[in-house]
Amino acid sequence: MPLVTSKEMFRKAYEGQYAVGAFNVNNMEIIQGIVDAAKEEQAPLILQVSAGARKYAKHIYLMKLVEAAVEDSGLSICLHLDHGEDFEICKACIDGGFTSVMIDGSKYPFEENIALTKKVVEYAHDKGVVVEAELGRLAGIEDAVNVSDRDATFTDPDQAVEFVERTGVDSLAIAIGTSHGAYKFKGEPKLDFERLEKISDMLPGFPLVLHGASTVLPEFVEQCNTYGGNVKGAQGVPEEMLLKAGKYGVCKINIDTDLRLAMTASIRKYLYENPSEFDLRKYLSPAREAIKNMVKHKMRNVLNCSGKA
Ligand SMILES: O=C(CO)COP(=O)(O)O
Ligand SMILES: O=C[C@H](O)COP(=O)(O)O
Ligand SMILES: [Zn+2]
Ligand SMILES: [Zn+2]
Repeated sequence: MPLVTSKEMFRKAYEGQYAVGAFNVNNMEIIQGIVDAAKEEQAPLILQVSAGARKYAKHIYLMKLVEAAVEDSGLSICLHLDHGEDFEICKACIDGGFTSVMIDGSKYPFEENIALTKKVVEYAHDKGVVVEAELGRLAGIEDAVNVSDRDATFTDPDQAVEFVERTGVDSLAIAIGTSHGAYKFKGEPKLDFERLEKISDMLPGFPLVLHGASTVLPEFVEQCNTYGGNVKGAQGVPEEMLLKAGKYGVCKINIDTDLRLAMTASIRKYLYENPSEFDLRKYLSPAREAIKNMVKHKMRNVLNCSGKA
């Protein structure tokens, strides 16, 4: 089984009204935990690499680890560049064996975002690689509660249609109130589902992507805080909101923070309870297991993609 693009995964997800999980990977234990979960759940899988992960672990190491995961699991896996910030990094990943890239031109004015995205799409499609772009900027904690700022940062539905038509992009990340990291909402969690429904109605059959979609599981936050950490006031996107998003054309849901929290909580607990231990395999094994169990839970109960591999 080779690496695959997300094309077929998204087609099936759109039809079945569920979402494929896109999990950020940085090292071997994270990859193994996620892939073991996908194998047990027989779920479709996207592994994504940020520029920071690529710098931390190196392209070649991540590439070989993911190739090993494909061979070891027998799963079809899509390898995706997360938040590519320029043409060069997208090109490097396309040339270096990734099957999907994101060009994140969301910080540029509309026309510049279109031009940059189009350039990446032309290069990628020529090599059989698919492209995700971003329109609208993810709200930070301030933006989500500041209604007057809302339209400035959230994705405009008319622009989304024009953007997709003019760039030929394969999927689009939209801003409807989610944000990156562990502190997504100050008060009641709220996403702009009206906007999502409108975008989805205006782009029938087209896969949308939700970034900043970790649920920030309270058990891991509590575990971090109990064993010497300081992760106070963390709050994520409620599970039922993500399930609902899957019914409105959201085919890809990005998860990084939940992996970090699961792994950190597990390591903190182990080292706290075993202060004289320094064999890293002793604390990385339960950390990998924590990731696996968390990802299985997501696939079953949040993404609804178990059994859809
Ligand atoms: O969107 C993400 C990666 O692109 C991850 O979002 P979280 O911080 O909510 O996990
Ligand atoms: O969207 C951001 C992801 O969580 C990746 O984060 P990172 O750039 O720290 O690797
Ligand atoms: Zn972005
Ligand atoms: Zn993101």
